[in-house]
Amino acid sequence: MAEAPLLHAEAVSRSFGQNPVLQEASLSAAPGEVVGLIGPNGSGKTTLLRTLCGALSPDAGRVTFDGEEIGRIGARKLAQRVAVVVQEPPSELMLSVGDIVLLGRTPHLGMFDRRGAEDERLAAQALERVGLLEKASREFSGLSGGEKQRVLIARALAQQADCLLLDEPTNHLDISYQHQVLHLVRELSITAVVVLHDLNLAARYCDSVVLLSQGRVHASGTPDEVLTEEMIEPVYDVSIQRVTAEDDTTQLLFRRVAEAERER
Ligand SMILES: Nc1ncnc2c1ncn2[C@@H]1O[C@H](COP(=O)(O)OP(=O)(O)OP(=O)(O)O)[C@@H](O)[C@H]1O
Repeated sequence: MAEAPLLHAEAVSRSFGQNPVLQEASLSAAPGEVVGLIGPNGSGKTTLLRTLCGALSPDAGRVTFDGEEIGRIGARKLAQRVAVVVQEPPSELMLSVGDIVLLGRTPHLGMFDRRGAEDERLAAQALERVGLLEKASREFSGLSGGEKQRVLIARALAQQADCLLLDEPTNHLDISYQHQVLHLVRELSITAVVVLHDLNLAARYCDSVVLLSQGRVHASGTPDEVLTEEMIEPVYDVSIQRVTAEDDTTQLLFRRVAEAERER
């Protein structure tokens, strides 16, 4: 029998005004599974991610975490188990990098608890994992976009949740850090849903992929099943060619459909 999902969205629909942004979208993440959420701009990826973390209620359908309806789980308990890294880092915060990461420990503290040595150790360890320990005392707002992104990932790591929801975590990162961050997510052996635009990163680091198109799930399955010409071409209007690299990983090459057709 298949393992029960830790996080499960079942036929979730959500509209904004007259705009049906999600239509009966389903997604499951088993414990330890890394799920890539892909799709063109405006296809509903962030909206689905927001329903997965309980920030947005669906109009229809349901989201459960560990079998429990997400809206019924208290905010603190949910924050102990689910960490979210969103696209736009807060820029106006006057806090140091170390303080931002320590905020990840908040869900684990009682109302009158002060942060202790163990919290400091976990925050330092998280910063070390993203390569920014030496910047712990720097002001967060003075960092580059990529560094901010890594600090927010460190905060999520310090949170020690068992599920990570990441909205374009590789946005702003150079190629080396794109791979480093996704490698890290894999290494953590944690359940994760990751919004990605780079289909090659999805192919390389995700166990399964959900492809959204105009708010509906166009395809879901392993990267090999979903990242095919048949699935990708109608959704992105590109032609893809799959090649196997020297290290045996699948690489996708893209061309606009019009260009591909001219050469046929
Ligand atoms: N709070 C909101 N109010 C009104 N419309 C919204 C809201 N949030 C999202 N939308 C609309 O829903 C659609 C899907 O947006 P969403 O951000 O989920 O897409 P996405 O796939 O994450 O896009 P991108 O790849 O560009 O980040 C868009 O048309 C967007 O304008």
